[in-house]
Amino acid sequence: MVSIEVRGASVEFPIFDAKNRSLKKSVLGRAGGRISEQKVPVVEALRDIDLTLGEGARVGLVGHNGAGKSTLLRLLAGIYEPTRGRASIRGRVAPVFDLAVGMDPEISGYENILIRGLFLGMTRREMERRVDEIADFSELGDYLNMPLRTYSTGMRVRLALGVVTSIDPEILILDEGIGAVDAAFLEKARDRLRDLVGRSGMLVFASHSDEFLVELCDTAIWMDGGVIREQGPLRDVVSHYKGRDVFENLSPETIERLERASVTGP
Ligand SMILES: Nc1ncnc2c1ncn2[C@@H]1O[C@H](COP(=O)(O)OP(=O)(O)OP(=O)(O)O)[C@@H](O)[C@H]1O
Repeated sequence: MVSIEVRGASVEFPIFDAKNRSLKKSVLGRAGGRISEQKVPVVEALRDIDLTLGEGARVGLVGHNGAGKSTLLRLLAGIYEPTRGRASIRGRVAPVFDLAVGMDPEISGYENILIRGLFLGMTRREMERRVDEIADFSELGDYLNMPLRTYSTGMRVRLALGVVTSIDPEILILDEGIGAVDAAFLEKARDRLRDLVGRSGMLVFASHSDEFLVELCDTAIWMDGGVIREQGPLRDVVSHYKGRDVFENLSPETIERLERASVTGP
C-alpha cells in the first residue's frame, strides 16, 4: 500500500547571496512565499503543511505562481526534506518534473529510452521489454538510431512522453510541464496518460490546465503563500481558486464520475 503523511512540515530556503535593497521590494510582491529578514534572508516556501494521502488518491495542485506547488511536489517525492516537521512516504516515487530530465543528447533515441526509464525507477529488463512499443508510439522511425541532439524539440517530447507513460509507478508526481506538449500529439498521448494514472497507486499533479485536472484528478489542493488554503473535491477547490465554476461545460457523465470519486475518496 502506498501512503504519504506530512505533519507540520515547513520548507525554507536560506538565501546567502541576497542583496538587501532588492529584497525590500520583493517583500512587497504578491507572488511567492514569505521572505523573512534575518541575518541570512529565508524564503519560507511551505509552512506547517499537514496532509495525508492514501492508495488511489488523484490530487490536483493549484495556486498562483510561487504559491509552493513545486516545492510541495518535491517534498512529497522525498527530494526535499522538511526543515521543520516530518514527511513519510511509503511507495516507489516516479517524479516527472521535466520531461527532458535524464536524457543525454549524445546517445541515440533507443539508448535514451533505457536511461530515462532507469531514472524513473524501472529496471533495465522492464525497459527492454517496452522499447518497441515506445518506439512505435513515438513515430520516430530511423531517428531512434540517431543521437538525441539531432532531434527537434517536439521529437524529444514524443520520445520522453512515450517513456514516461510506459512506466508502472507506485506514486506518480507530475509537474505541469507535461501540459506544454503540442496539442495534436497530446491528443494521441491522452489515453496513455490516463492509463498511466490508472495503474499508479497515487497521483499528485500540479497544473494550471482545467482540462488536464478534470481528466486526471478527482480531488484538489489549493496552495496559497506556502500554506494549504483549501483541500477537497476537485470541482469545489478549483472553482473557488478560479472564481468561477470551471466544470459548468462538462458532460453529465464526467460530472457524475467526479462526484462519485470525491464521495468515495482516495
Ligand atoms: N531553490 C529555491 N531557492 C530559493 N527560493 C525558492 C527555491 N525554490 C522555490 N523557492 C521559493 O519558494 C516559493 C514557492 O516556489 P514554488 O516553485 O514552490 O512555487 P510554485 O507554486 O510551483 O510556482 P509556479 O506556479 O510559478 O511554478 C517561491 O517564493 C520561490 O521563490
